[in-house]
Amino acid sequence: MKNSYSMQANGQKNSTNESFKFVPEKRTDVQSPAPSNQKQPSCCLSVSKVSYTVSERVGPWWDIQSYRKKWTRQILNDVSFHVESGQIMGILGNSGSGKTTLLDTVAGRIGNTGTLIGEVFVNGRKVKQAQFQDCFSYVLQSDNLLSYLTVEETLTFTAQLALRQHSASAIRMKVAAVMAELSLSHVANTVIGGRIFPGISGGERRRVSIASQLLQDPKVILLDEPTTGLDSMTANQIVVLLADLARRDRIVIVTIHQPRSELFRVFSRIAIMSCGELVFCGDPGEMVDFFSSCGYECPEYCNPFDIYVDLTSVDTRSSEREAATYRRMHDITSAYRRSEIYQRMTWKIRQSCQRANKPMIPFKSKESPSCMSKLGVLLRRTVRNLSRDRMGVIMRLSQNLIYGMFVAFFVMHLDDDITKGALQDRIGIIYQAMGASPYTGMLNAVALFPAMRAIADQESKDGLYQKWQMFLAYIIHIFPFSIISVFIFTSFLYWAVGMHPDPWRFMCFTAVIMVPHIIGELLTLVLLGVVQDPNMVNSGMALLNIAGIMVGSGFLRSTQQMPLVFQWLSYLTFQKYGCELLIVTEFYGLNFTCKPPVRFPGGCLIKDGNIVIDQLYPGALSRYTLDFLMLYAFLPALVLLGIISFKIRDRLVRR
Ligand SMILES: Nc1ncnc2c1ncn2[C@@H]1O[C@H](COP(=O)(O)OP(=O)(O)OP(=O)(O)O)[C@@H](O)[C@H]1O
Repeated sequence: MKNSYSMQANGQKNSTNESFKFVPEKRTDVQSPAPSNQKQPSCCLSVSKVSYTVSERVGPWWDIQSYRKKWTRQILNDVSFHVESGQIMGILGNSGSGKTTLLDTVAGRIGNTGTLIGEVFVNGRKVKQAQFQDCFSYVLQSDNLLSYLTVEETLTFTAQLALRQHSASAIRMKVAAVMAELSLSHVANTVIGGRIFPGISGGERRRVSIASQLLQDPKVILLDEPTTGLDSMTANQIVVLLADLARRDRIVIVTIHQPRSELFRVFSRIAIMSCGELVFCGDPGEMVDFFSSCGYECPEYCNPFDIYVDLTSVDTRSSEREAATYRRMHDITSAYRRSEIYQRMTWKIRQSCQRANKPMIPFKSKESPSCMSKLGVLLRRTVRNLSRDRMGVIMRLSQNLIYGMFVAFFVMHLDDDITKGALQDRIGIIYQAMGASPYTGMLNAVALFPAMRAIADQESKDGLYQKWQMFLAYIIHIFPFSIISVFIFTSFLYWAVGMHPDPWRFMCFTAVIMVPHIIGELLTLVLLGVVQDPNMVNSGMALLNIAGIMVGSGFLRSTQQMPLVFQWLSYLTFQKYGCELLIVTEFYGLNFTCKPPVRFPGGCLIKDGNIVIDQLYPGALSRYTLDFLMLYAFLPALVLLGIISFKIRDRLVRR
């Protein structure tokens, strides 16, 4: 009978000391090729001969010679393994060894930048591209959770997005059961928390991310470094919890850095990766036997995980070390390929694929609600989360007002006397109101949306909804904020500086200013769909707005004096319609006074606002309704553009 290994605290039984000696004990669960009548596992996952290569530029872009050349890089090389339900497999390896890429490959999340060969089978059936999403649950390295929701709310919203046919009480029970399974019940009503306010702990956040995946009862759960950033005790608890989940008839695969030696007993299978190759994959006892047979005993008091990962890593600090460590890694890999462990694994893959009565692929529970119901859930979730951000709400409602106070303080009171700036001050206010409103919208979007976008990226990969649906929910939620915020701003500015004292004109002024503010936010969202970096979006938006106000307003240079191409371009700017509308709203029927001394000859010729309208925007009076329609047409056009942008994002974002 073969030996297996257990850890025994050296010299002091039951000690929690980290130093362990690996001692042989009688094995009872030796895994040998199963006879055909042996009970089959309810689910098995086989990865067969997976290789992934990418084509990369040799040098950086500023070195044009080498940038033109490309080389092919092998990220994964002929990786195969087999795991069965009830097992938890830990993928170990030094940084850059290909752990995450392997996990992405198994989950069908690998991008199309490289060439992927090999196959993934579940229950001996090849998983097709469209099936990956419905078969595997994937927990990313970073937790993408909404900070102001409680744990229970987070899970309830996820359940509502995933499980349509469940009644509200069934969803409540499901959430309660998952919270109990992951020991989260005691923090059910605690908020997740964020960088600037406390919430649940890091380990609890990890468990909420795992719980979100469990709601759909997946048979296979993949986790990318679930213990990163956690203290070692919490990290251990997470792995033990994952092992418990695996024991309940699931397959759990987890990439992990530096597991503690206590976890030796917890993993059912251990895979060690180096330079994209699987150097070893087997159960922990086999691992110690295998490395011993290669001449590498695990020294006493040492963590076998550390020892074996070090042994198989390539040290690139010098070319001599690199050659020597690469040779060692290659020798160990060759020995593994020749070993009985490898033969048994390939036999199991063949056997599961050749079974006559293959079980079906176990898909996650997925009863997606209709598009409208998903929108409803996403909208409720977005509103609940953002409306709890007290400072955020105050800032969103008051930022326009604060900027309006600056303008009002600067202008003080509008005069009707042309010699005292009656014309210039009014145009200045209109220019400011049109030019600055998009910026406040932009600031909101850049501050709030990237976090929602990260969640949408992940949840759309999980198949809960599509990215554009989150975009749509987000923009629906901004309307009340924008309307109230702009109304507060115009109510103050309009009456404080003494613009045309007609309530109807005030309403028109407000209705016009509303649009650039919303457009600023919408356009930023459109750009955030295709540009990952919010800083670049900020700069792009600022430039677009400056260009728009220059070409469209006619304030910097009279539209009639501009080259024809700019005159045509001005029709594409919302600033043209907005400024035209504001000029008419303010100046129509306005009579100026003119008291000497007059600062420039002919200064008193401008007697009323109609002359201003004729000079700046000939025919604008007759276009008033049309301008309103054109201005408001930008909103649905941008919503459409946003949907397209987030559909493009589906192709851009792969992980
Ligand atoms: N699409 C790609 N194009 C170019 N290189 C890639 C691509 N995907 C992965 N790589 C490279 O492959 C190597 C393996 O990456 P991977 O993220 O899988 O490593 P890892 O073992 O998970 O590392 P870590 O533990 O640091 O997260 C890295 O050097 C990475 O830069």
